Amino acid sequence: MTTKDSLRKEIQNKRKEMPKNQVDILSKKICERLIDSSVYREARSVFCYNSIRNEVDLSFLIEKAIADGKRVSLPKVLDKAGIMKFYAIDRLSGLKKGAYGIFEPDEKNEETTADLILVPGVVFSESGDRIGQAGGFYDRYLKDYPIKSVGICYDYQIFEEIPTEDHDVKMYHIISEKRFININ
Ligand SMILES: Nc1nc2c(c(=O)[nH]1)N(C=O)[C@@H](CNc1ccc(C(=O)N[C@@H](CCC(=O)O)C(=O)O)cc1)CN2
Ligand SMILES: Nc1ncnc2c1ncn2[C@@H]1O[C@H](COP(=O)(O)OP(=O)(O)OP(=O)(O)O)[C@@H](O)[C@H]1O
Repeated sequence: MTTKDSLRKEIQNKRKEMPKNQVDILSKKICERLIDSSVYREARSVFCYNSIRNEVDLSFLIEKAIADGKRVSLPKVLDKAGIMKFYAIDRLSGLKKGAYGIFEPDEKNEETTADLILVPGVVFSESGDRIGQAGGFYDRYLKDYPIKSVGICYDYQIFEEIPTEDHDVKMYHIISEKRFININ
């Protein structure tokens, strides 16, 4: 195993062990901090994600963004080889279970563009690096479509430095329940 793989495994395991009420409390805090930020206020169309397995749950922010009249979209995996696209939603209900057991929008929904993307991840660094679920989905997507990104995580997922590869795409910001990091 590479150091990247073992760090990913270690933090995935730590996240698996979080009690549900801690996930809920910290997720709400992170959503509220984001909603208070100029990054959120200035965005008109936001790419979000629908959380799985103790990832930071964005439901609170998604509901608020829809109520605020922002366009909200979620990813749908089109090919497990690392291809996803984003489709607009107007509510969180009515999604369908897709690849990896994630509830996703229908491909018939409008395929969208955005000015902000909220990116899930397993490990982040203070300089904007990110380790995800090992599918290369976000790296591939952001390479072709570079927009303002916020890495979303619990504070224990942020390290000073992490191993990277050439194809890894850096975040513009990283947010946790404790920190809002702006990467230059
Ligand atoms: N909530 C959420 N949605 C997302 C992502 C994500 O990280 N989180 N993605 C970010 O890329 C894309 C989906 N990529 C994913 C890739 C692997 C696994 C995963 O659970 N892998 C298992 C192995 C399961 C299997 O091979 O069938 C694992 O790591 O244990 C999940 C999502 C798009 N949607
Ligand atoms: N832009 C790219 N073009 C081709 N292959 C890529 C690209 N980005 C990543 N990959 C490949 O995808 C695989 C997974 O990459 P990596 O471990 O960086 O994923 P990750 O960032 O953890 O995953 P994700 O973005 O899905 O959460 C690797 O085999 C990598 O070579």
